[in-house]
Amino acid sequence: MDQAATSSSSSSSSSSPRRYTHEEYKETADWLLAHTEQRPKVAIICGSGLGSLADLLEDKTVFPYKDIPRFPTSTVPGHAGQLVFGKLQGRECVCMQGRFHFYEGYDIQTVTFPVRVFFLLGVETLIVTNAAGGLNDAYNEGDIMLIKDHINLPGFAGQNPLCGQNDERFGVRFPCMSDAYDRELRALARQTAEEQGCGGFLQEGVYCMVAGPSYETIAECRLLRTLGADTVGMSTVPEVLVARHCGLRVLGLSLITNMTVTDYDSNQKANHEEVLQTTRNRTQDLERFVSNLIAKI
Ligand SMILES: O=P(O)(O)O[C@H]1O[C@H](CO)[C@@H](O)[C@H]1O
Ligand SMILES: Nc1nc2[nH]cnc2c(=O)[nH]1
Repeated sequence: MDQAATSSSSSSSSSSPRRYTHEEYKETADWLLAHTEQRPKVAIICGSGLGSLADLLEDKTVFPYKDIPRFPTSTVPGHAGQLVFGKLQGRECVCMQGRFHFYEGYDIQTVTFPVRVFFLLGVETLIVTNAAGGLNDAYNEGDIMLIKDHINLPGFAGQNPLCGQNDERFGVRFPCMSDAYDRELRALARQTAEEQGCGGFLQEGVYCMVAGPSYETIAECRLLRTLGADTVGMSTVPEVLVARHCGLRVLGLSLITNMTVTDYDSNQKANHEEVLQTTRNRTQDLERFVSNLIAKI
């Protein structure tokens, strides 16, 4: 294989935006493996206000991000900033209590850094959760949406974490994304939601990523709806791209924390406090749903 396709050198140039080498991801993974005996097969990324999922883990080992070599830090309210290893329903899991967003000023490779570390830890399944605005008017605040597909708007503008030199040790140059959100896992999630009394507020649809941090204008919400999006948020898609590139199975969940404003006569205004309040209202349902789902994966 030629050097351009597989380079592990740490040098980078303006035409090569990949920030981390395979060795750098591996150093972080090896550091974690040396500091915990847990060998998780499932990783969970907690969205805004959804970090309490990590509190459910038993036999926990907790690493503040600032202590992990090369890990970025969380700057957003509702994202605690620690990596938690432990058991959920007897299954070993690793949980990001706080994610990284492009709008925090991180480049898109930094946003997704933990996902390749998870891959090198031996993780096989990634569960991504997020708080999102509802665009589909059949949805209600508090609904949980299984993500069946996404629209990568920053990607349309060149912000894709897979840009730059491709390292075949992670995956192929041109990864398929038509099967990004695992069909079997979605079926399992639907069944679990019914069993756990969450079926009445379960939706399935398309998540659109915008860069943020400003919320959408009315015209933008109308546009996104026309594009086929059911929810909108500022995360998740880069993580999913990197996870699928290296062959992880992905399940995505959006909690509809607010309905977006599409009417010029409305007095509603999107705000992060409302987002966090809705997550608090749904915490118990979500925890029950996700932990019972993990037991079946
Ligand atoms: O996607 P998560 O991290 O859940 O957070 C969502 O909520 C925040 C805005 O309220 C944004 O960060 C948006 O992406
Ligand atoms: N972009 C965006 N992100 C969100 N996260 C939670 N709610 C929203 C929203 O309405 N818009």
